[in-house]
Amino acid sequence: MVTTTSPIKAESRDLNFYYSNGHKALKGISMPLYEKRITALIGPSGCGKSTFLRCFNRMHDLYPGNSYDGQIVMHPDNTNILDNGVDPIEVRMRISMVFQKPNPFPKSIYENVAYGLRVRGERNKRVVDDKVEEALKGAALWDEVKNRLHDLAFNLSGGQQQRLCIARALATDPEIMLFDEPTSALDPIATANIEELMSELRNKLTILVVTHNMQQAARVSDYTAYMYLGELIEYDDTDKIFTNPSRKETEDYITGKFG
Ligand SMILES: Nc1ncnc2c1ncn2[C@@H]1O[C@H](COP(=O)(O)OP(=O)(O)OP(=O)(O)O)[C@@H](O)[C@H]1O
Repeated sequence: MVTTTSPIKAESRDLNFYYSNGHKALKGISMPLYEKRITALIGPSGCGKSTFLRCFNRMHDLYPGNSYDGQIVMHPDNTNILDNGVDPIEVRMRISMVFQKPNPFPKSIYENVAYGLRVRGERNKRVVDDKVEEALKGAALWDEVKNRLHDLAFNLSGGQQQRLCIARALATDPEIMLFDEPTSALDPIATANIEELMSELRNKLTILVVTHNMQQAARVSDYTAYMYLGELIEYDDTDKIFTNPSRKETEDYITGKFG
């Protein structure tokens, strides 16, 4: 049982997921994401971490034949975001994603951040300028790029590109941000910057992060979920998972005896 005073922002309820080839990659996962908290997903390669993360912004809908059953309910509005009547584009505005490798668009720094606002139909230059500045500040990148906003995004370093992708994700004011191994392509300094940024973002939004790095999960997250073969084996306070897990499987994984 976790210790929290935070309300639930979203929760999966008995979530199953099947890839188009029939593979059942998630088996009955029920798990909360507490508001303004960081939840880490850990587990050996192939256990379903990325599959679970991608359910939250309906990424799987981009490939025909994938199917879900169960629910992911957002609060406080109680919307099941997997419902057929819910537009995936709207879901992606509320729940944005940052990928393993920085993936800026082949556009300027400014246009990368403005992208989601343009998709939303925002035409007012002043509004877009302000939002771009706010998002770049939120991603701790503004000071480094404010004099080169119209340079190509590819001219930034890897760590800067990842912060640009975070700024792009922030520009539409998401309620939840999903991070899929966000530092695995970065050096230790850029990694520390991203971890610090995640801790700051936690003041205003809810975060779900997949990581292979156990120290990272222990450093940045409030809650940790251990998955294995598509199942949620254990979910608890991060401190509890790393010091006194309830399940032997979790202990074997975090002590490196397995996986
Ligand atoms: N497009 C796909 N079609 C069919 N099976 C898939 C597909 N993508 C992933 N899988 C399978 O689903 C399972 C879960 O994969 P997933 O990528 O979610 O694991 P993961 O825990 O994120 O692994 P890793 O840590 O290596 O990234 C694996 O058995 C994988 O082979």
